Amino acid sequence: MSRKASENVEYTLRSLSSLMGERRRKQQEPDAASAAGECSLLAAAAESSTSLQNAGAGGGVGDLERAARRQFQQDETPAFVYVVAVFSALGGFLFGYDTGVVSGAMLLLKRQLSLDALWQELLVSSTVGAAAVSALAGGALNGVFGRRAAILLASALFTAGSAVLAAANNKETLLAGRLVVGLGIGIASMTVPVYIAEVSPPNLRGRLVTINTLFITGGQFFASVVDGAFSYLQKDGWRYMLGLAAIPAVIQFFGFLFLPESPRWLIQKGQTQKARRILSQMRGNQTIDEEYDSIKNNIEEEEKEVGSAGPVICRMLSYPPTRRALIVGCGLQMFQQLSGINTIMYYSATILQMSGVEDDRLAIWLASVTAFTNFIFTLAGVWLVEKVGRRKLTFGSLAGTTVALIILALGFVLSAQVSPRITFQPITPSGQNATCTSYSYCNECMLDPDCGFCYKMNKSTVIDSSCVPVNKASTNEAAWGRCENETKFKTEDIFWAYNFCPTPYSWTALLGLILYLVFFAPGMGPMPWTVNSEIYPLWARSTGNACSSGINWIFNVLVSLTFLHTAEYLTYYGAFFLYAGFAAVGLLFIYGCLPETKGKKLEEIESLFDNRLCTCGTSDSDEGRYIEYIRVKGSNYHLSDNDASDVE
Ligand SMILES: O[C@H]1[C@H](O)[C@@H](O)[C@H](O)[C@@H](O)[C@H]1O
Repeated sequence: MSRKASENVEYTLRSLSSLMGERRRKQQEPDAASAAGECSLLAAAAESSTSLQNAGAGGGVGDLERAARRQFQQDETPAFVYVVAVFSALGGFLFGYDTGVVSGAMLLLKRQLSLDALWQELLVSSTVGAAAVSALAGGALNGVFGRRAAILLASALFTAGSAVLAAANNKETLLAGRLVVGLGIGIASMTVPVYIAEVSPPNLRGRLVTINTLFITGGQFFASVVDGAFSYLQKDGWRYMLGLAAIPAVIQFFGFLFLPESPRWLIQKGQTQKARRILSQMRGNQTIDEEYDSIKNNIEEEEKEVGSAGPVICRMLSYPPTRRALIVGCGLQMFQQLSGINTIMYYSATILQMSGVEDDRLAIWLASVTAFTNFIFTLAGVWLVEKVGRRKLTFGSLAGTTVALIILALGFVLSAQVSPRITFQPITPSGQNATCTSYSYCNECMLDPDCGFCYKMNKSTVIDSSCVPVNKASTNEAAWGRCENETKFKTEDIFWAYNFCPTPYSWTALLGLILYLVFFAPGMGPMPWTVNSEIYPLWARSTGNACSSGINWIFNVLVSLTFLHTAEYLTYYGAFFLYAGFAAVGLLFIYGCLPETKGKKLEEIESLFDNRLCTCGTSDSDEGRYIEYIRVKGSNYHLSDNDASDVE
């Protein structure tokens, strides 16, 4: 088909679609439209038209399909959708900021308020715990009051929590503030992806939802920079670190006062006129009839099929497609956390120290390089998600992550093998704990959180090394002995290693760390959120996302709280091998169970779970197909090879 002819086809399709849109708009009662004898013409535009042509279709059909697809993609998405997505993703930014900022704030807080280990632990994990609870409860909130109300509540909680934290005068108030912020994080983490998915056009949905994770990692990066900057302000620096989150929270709150509710939720609640208005605002020059009808029909069919009695979670579990979707969604979130992302983020400073960065403050700054890497490679995910699709991106990402974890673990194995011996045993002053001086290798010394390694270097050999208790108030120095005074031992060329051992294999660990982030960030970071926002039918969407986000937070707490103990029992390399093992199981899970949702309408996705679970690996052939419906008067059409000329 000539270029001109293909343009004609494009033009025809465009006119057909807008003509029918016009007709529909003229009808008084839009909801009764399906009874008016209009049917759908199914135009399927395949990802690879060449393969279709080879499969027997003529060149003209290939052109027609390409034209249909181009038209489908080129219909301009109004800037409004992007504005809505960015305002919602501020929730992701706050999620990232508030979970990331606490490590730097804690360094200052523990000194100023003399916090013991239990209180430090409480202040960190209370937020994640509260997020788990509110993510689970957020399902009901979303279902009853809507996505907009839930986002407004989350930003109000973020604002209030940040204000309490900035003004806190004791640890109890700090705990209250962290709990409030945690409640906001949980609600935002489950609502924002759902909301963005529901307002986005299918061809941009993956990209726009993935922007939310970009904002999460952006928030974590920004938090690390703020931590670095305010670490110089020893007194009250933490107030700024914790309080700054109020700014984006207030912006989001006021922004959302003017932003609309999700049209899908409105249709479900019977507010159809309002839903139509918002949908047309979101779709600009495109006709909304098809989308509107398909949402509406879907809701009606679902009610018929599943009924509306009993709690949603019970209905989800007893209806096979939603049960399968729930297993896939929760499994993805579980494997995201089991592959150890948050220990990698938390542990990056130590890995960097192992690689020869001895200055503590420099390590804090370099930790922001880690956060930046996570952020930048999430950006790659935003770009890739609509190109390669969710399934390939997630699988490839987890495969790379597994290899990186193995490299990281091997780095620790090699370091452990050449772990310096303890050659100098100072006499323990009376009244001091003598456990540290009982270790024979640096490796054992480093795994004890109460001890550190004090040594000298002769060219590249460690000499005069001892294991002594760490100063509880500052891990930069020892409690007694040669490494007792930071400024003094540095001038005498004595080194202090807390939490790490000097090793010639630090580059392996560093390589593992970088590879980990490069692979994890574009796929395993964002895809669990993106996929969960799309795989449930409307009636089950809030509850499905509440459960899967709850699982994410529960495994987040489990993995980060058990890391130090895991490392103590299994050593560091054991811990990373364990995560690599989990990641390998995750690979099998993704290969078998994760279907491709790219380009599909939310209403079409349920059918992907019609078949027995774990058969997705065998049905790849459907991947990448775009389905676009064009409304014409007459019979039901499937745009197959023979139909092409009929359309023209
Ligand atoms: O998707 C996000 C992202 O990857 C973050 O970096 C991580 O801290 C979160 O736990 C995760 O849910």
